[in-house]
Amino acid sequence: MLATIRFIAIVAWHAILVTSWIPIMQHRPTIILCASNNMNSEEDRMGLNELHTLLRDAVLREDYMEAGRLSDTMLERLHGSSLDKEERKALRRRMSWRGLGAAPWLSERLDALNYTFPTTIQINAMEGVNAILNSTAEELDESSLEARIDRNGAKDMGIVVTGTTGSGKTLSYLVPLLSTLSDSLFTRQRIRVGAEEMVGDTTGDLLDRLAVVTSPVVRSNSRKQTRQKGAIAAGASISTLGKSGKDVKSPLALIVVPTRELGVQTAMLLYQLIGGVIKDDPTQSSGRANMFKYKGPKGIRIGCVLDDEESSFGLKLQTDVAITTPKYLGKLLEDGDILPSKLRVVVYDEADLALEETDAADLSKLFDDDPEEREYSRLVFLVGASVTESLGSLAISSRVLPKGKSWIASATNYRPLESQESETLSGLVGKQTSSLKDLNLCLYPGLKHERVILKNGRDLLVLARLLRKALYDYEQSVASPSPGITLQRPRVVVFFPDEAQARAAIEPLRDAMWGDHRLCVLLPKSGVNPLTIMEQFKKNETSVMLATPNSVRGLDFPALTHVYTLYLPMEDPREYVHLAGRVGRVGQLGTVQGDGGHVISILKEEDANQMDLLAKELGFDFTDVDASSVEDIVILNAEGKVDETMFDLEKTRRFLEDTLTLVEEAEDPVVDVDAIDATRPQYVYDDEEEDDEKDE
Ligand SMILES: Nc1ncnc2c1ncn2[C@@H]1O[C@H](COP(=O)(O)OP(=O)(O)OP(=O)(O)O)[C@@H](O)[C@H]1O
Repeated sequence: MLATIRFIAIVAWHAILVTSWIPIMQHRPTIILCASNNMNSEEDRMGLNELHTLLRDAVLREDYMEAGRLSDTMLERLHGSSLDKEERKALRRRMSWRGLGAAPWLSERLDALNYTFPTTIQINAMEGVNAILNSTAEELDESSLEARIDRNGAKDMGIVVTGTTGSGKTLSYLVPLLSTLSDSLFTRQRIRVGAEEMVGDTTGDLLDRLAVVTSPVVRSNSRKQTRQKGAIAAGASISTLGKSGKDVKSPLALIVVPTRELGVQTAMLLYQLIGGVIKDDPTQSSGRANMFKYKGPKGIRIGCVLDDEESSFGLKLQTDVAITTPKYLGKLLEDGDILPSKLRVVVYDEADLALEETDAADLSKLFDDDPEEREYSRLVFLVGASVTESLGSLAISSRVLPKGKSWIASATNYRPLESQESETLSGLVGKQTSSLKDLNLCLYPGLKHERVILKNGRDLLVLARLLRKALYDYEQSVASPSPGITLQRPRVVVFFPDEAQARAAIEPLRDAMWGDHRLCVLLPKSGVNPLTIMEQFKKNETSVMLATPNSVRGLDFPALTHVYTLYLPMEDPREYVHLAGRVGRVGQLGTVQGDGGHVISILKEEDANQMDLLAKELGFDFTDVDASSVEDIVILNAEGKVDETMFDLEKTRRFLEDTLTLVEEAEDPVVDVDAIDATRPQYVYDDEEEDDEKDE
């Protein structure tokens, strides 16, 4: 019943969006107008990620008036406020998946997964494709994307998606990818499905393979999934079938990502879009994702080749979408697992890095063919926060993107892309193609950058104190809430310069945090099961993750509040954009209702000026946090006075424990433990064990 009510409410909401918006806005109750007036100045300062988070949240609360108001704010951010009624109506339609031309089954699925409204970068990426195809609003309603591509006869199309971290770039290519292939995927399903069981086998295929490297929970769900009986969808009509529909062997789409972890994350999202359900634990109900019957093509096969073992097996026969890293691409091409001439969508995610890492010969095989000899049209996406216009232009002259049919989409607009002269295909390889001038556009504006310069302390000691201080602030905010600010319990990623240092830090930090935080360390190169570690952190089974440069790109962690880094990537400043961008993402509510996404660099005195250089190069402001405020035993309150509540036995004991545990690690401790001990308030310990230790 509840499900039905919710469904009706959402349908009604779409109807409001499309038809009768203006009158409703004019007759909005006064109380809402007051609320929105209060919020306006705050909202004016908000970035688009935060606005979209508020919108998503209003939809989840079923507060459709507020959702409408926020949607209106976003419309004005994108198109200005001088639009007339008709223009607004038309543009509002284009702020929905369906209105943008996404496949109808996919629009429903996105709604069921709580991606009800596209983010602005997703709108602009879809609009880029529509612009290349010259599609009218009527065509968008009436024809599938695949049919529009066939009709247009465009052999090749290219979209560069560039925008701030966490703005939703993954769906900005997955939605057009599935919409482009939708008709063919239905055809493949019909050809393949001789028995219902086979549908099950194919949905389980991805997770059976991932189960080798990911958590047992996901594995058990996959088995459940494979036993599901799914009716065979009968959607696409024969007349709209793409030419490649009958060939079920070769992948239709290829996604290249720089790391295995990002590949798995992408595969999981894709898997959910095509009807898969991933539950946090086997007893949990899958909620709305199962509430609406999945109507898309069934049995779509996602093939991941992301590590040596998977590469030795190659792709299973009849993969529809292949996901790999530059390292394994060559073998897939050589073995004929991927036939470039059959690929209809090619995506390079984190393209600036992934292109750099791709062998020139592999790039040639993928892109250096004659489009006229290809049977199908091809849509190429280059995606990433540090993918720039100049990289896009270079890609045109290198024939990765087609000249005259390539557009660039960002969170604020979409426009045609010009080419740069006299470059060859190999011009893309091994180059840092992002100019720093372009990069500050991609650094998310809603972040708070801070620097702590180490004076006396070791970095781990200061880190532990900062972690504890953030927890203390959170506890204070729960005890005496301030209006308008709801702090979220800290969830943190800490970046170390390499795996050895991250590995060495886990034990002392774990001991030092005394159970206040559950810690984990993500070591993609030398760790035992990094994907399980990542899954557990995503599910909030751990709350502090120690990570390395390998994980700065693309990984999406819910409800993250702080990023700490113990190094700055001076040799490649674009990595700071990614590192910082793990916070301030769409969906991270703490960023909106809390006090923002914090990025804190903990630096030795001799490295402190690196932050000035980086800030200048990337164009951001930062504040200095006084190291002594966290290194000292005394904690000051907001008025700068000694916080008496910190002087209790338990806390003092922790302070000393931290110091001992964390300084022991260092070869040459610079923290004078005796001096700290001397400043300790005089308490009488009744802990016999400690007295005994002292006596010894
Ligand atoms: N339309 C949407 N509605 C609600 N949430 C969304 C939507 N699109 C994306 N998100 C959420 O936004 C977050 C960021 O998305 P995503 O990881 O695709 O960002 P990104 O731009 O690729 O970031 P990065 O540059 O770091 O790779 C994810 O948690 C995702 O679930």
